[in-house]
Amino acid sequence: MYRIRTYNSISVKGLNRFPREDYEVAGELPHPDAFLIRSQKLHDMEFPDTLKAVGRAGAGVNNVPLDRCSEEGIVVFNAPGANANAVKELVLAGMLLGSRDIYEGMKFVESLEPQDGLDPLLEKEKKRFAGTELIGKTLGVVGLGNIGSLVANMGLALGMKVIGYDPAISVEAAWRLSSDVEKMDNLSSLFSRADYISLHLPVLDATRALVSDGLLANVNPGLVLLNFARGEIVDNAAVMRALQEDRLHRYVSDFPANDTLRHPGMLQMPHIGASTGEAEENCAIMVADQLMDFLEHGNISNSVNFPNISLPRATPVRVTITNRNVPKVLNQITAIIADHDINIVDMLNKSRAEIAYNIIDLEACPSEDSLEALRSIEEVINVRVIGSCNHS
Ligand SMILES: NC(=O)c1ccc[n+]([C@@H]2O[C@H](COP(=O)([O-])OP(=O)(O)OC[C@H]3O[C@@H](n4cnc5c(N)ncnc54)[C@H](O)[C@@H]3O)[C@@H](O)[C@H]2O)c1
Ligand SMILES: O=C(O)[C@H](O)COP(=O)(O)O
Repeated sequence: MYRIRTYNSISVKGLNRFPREDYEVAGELPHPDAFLIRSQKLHDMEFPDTLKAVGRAGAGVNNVPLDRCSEEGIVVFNAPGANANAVKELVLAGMLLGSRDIYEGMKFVESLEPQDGLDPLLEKEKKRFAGTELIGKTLGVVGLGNIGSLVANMGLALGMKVIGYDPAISVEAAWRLSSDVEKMDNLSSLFSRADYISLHLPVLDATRALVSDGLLANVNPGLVLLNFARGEIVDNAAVMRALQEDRLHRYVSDFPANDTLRHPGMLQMPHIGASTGEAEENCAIMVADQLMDFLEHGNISNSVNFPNISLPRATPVRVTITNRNVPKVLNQITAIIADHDINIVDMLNKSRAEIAYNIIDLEACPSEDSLEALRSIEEVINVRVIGSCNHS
């Protein structure tokens, strides 16, 4: 029986992927094989010894201590692209909220009592809520991955000129992106040319407080900045200064902070970019399937700290080994298996940064002695037997 401990509100469609005869799935579950989470912060948590994987039903993994997970041999998965459309659609709403005074106009209507002469009052006051159109304006997209590429293509469909910046764009993302998106060589050029800027990059050491006084110093009048990426990417104090000094027209953000609450010019939402039924289902299903493939077969897809690796089962007995990615470990592994007279039927080894991962299909169950020998290789982090052998 595998044990999945859940945090946050995970779509039932995803939870139902786990067959109940083989999986226990619940919050507060002891001895979990895996966590299934959304934005639950794991940085201060000590992980149970049994934990083998973390499935993040979403895109951002800044709530997970990736280095510690790698050191402890814990595979972290996410759900790339599964909530991208939900965010793209909310960015559209954000652009409209930033260009038309919808929010203030609706607040005004909400403030009215039923009265004679309502129509003339509305007609008189509506000039206070006039706005501008998106068509013909320049949209700058920072980060052209799963979400940014959709936002950029949407901008073109709305009749906008679109410019983009992404120093590490993937081949798949480049394929998704229209060739009409103009590539910027640096952020300053993008900030100086755009009328709307939408952020779609992860928070990393290199991107913390990236949007600063410097970038906001030389921008088009009437700029609308949209942040559906992460609060930490933007220096809130710099944004507040830019709003006060009329360098920025609106800041539309999914990440309110104590210092930004009720600040004029800010339109803030409670982190609802991915909060649609469709996105929640897509994310939960994708991550549940990845966790099952990993727990039952040792295969890894869409990991953010381990290599992607998949090997069709050649035998019922599979051993997976995680080791630090240094020379001569594979030799030691195969030598120990050979010394214990076990035949390797198929195997695959892949590495990513500091981590190497091996899938080895054996003709027979490995003995306790052989497993002990494998575990005692200095650079080995963990050894797992998958199959009906009488040990863990
Ligand atoms: N508001 C929400 O609810 C919500 C929902 C989903 C994702 N997000 C956030 O959006 C981010 C992006 O999501 P995604 O699915 O598009 O991820 P993604 O990994 O598909 O794309 C991120 C892109 O950012 C690029 N990038 C990295 N550093 C950059 C830099 N310094 N400048 C410009 N580009 C840079 C990467 O090369 C990549 O192409 C996530 O990391 C998450 O923080 C928020
Ligand atoms: O990175 C993400 O996928 C989003 O921020 C969504 O987070 P959530 O799953 O907590 O809504």
